Amino acid sequence: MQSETTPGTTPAPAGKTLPGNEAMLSVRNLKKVYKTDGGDIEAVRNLTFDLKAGELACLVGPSGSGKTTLLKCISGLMAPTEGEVLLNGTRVSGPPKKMAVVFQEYGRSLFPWMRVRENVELPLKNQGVPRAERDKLVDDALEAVGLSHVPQSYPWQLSGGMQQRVAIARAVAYQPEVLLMDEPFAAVDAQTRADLEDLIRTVWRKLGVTVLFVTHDIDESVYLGERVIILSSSPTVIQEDLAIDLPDERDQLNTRSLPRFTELRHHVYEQIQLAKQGHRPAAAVQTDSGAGSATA
Ligand SMILES: Nc1ncnc2c1ncn2[C@@H]1O[C@H](COP(=O)(O)OP(=O)(O)OP(=O)(O)O)[C@@H](O)[C@H]1O
Repeated sequence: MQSETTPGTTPAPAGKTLPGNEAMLSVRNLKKVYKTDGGDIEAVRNLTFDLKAGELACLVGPSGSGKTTLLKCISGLMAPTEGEVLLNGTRVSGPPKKMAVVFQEYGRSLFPWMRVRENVELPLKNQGVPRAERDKLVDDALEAVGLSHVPQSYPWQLSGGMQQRVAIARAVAYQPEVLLMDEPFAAVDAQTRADLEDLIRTVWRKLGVTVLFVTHDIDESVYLGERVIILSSSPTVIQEDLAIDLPDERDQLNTRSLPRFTELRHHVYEQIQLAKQGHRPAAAVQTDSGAGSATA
C-alpha cells in the first residue's frame, strides 16, 4: 500500500494504520533529532504505522535511515523528540514488560560467564517468575530453537548461529507480546541465516507473537514478512508499506522460486534504490516543503 495524499491537505506520509482497538503497537508521528556538538541530526522525521496483534512485519531502508533509532524508541530505550509509541493503547515511556529485543551482536548480548540455560532464564528470574514455571519456559524455549542438547554449555563454546539461537530462546522464554529484532542474522553465514529465518517463522506462528524485524536484506524481508515497511532516506518517512501476498506456508526453495517472490523483491529493491537517490513520497514532499526544510 503506497502512502496517499489528499488534495488540499499536507498529511504526514503514513504506513498502514488501524482503528485504535485493533492496533497492538502504534507508532504515531514519531520524530527523533539527536543533539550533537556538531549540530542537530534529524534521524527520523515523521513515522506513523500500526502493527496488529500477531503480525510479522519487516522494516527495510537505506543505511542510516533510522531503523535502529526507531527500534530504540519503540522499545522505550530512548525517548522520541516528538510523537509517541503506544503498546495496547498505553504510551511507551520506558522498556515495556511485554516486549523483547534481539540485537545483531549476540556475542555482546549473552553473558559469557553464564551457561546457556542461565542466560535464557535470567530475564524470568529478574521478573520473579517462580522456579517451576521458569524451568518449563526455559525447556520449551530451548526446544523451540533446537538447543535442548546444550543447556550446560557456555555461549563461547557455541557457533555464532547457535549463540543467536540462545538469544532468540531468551526472548521466546520471556513470552513477549511484541518481539523486536534488529538485524539479528547479519553476522551469521548464509546457510545458518536461512535456518534462522525459518526458525523465526516457526516460532512466530507457534506463539502468535507480534514481530517487527529490521533487516538490510531485501530477499529476507520478503521471505519473512507479511508486510514490508520501506523507509525513505534520512530525514526518514515511510516510503511504502507493502503487503506481502505470498502463501503463508513458506520454504526456502519453493517460496523463493515463485514468480511473485521475484516481483516483490524487484519492487522492494527499486524502492530502496529510489530512496537512496533521495526520492520521497508525495506526502513527504508536501510535508517537507510545508516545514520549510530541504529534502534528502
Ligand atoms: N547516538 C547518536 N547520536 C547522534 N547521531 C546518531 C546517533 N545514533 C544514530 N545517529 C544518526 O542517526 C541517523 C540514523 O541512524 P540509525 O543507526 O538509526 O540508522 P540505521 O538505519 O539503523 O543505520 P544502519 O542501517 O547503517 O544500521 C544516522 O545519521 C546516524 O548517524
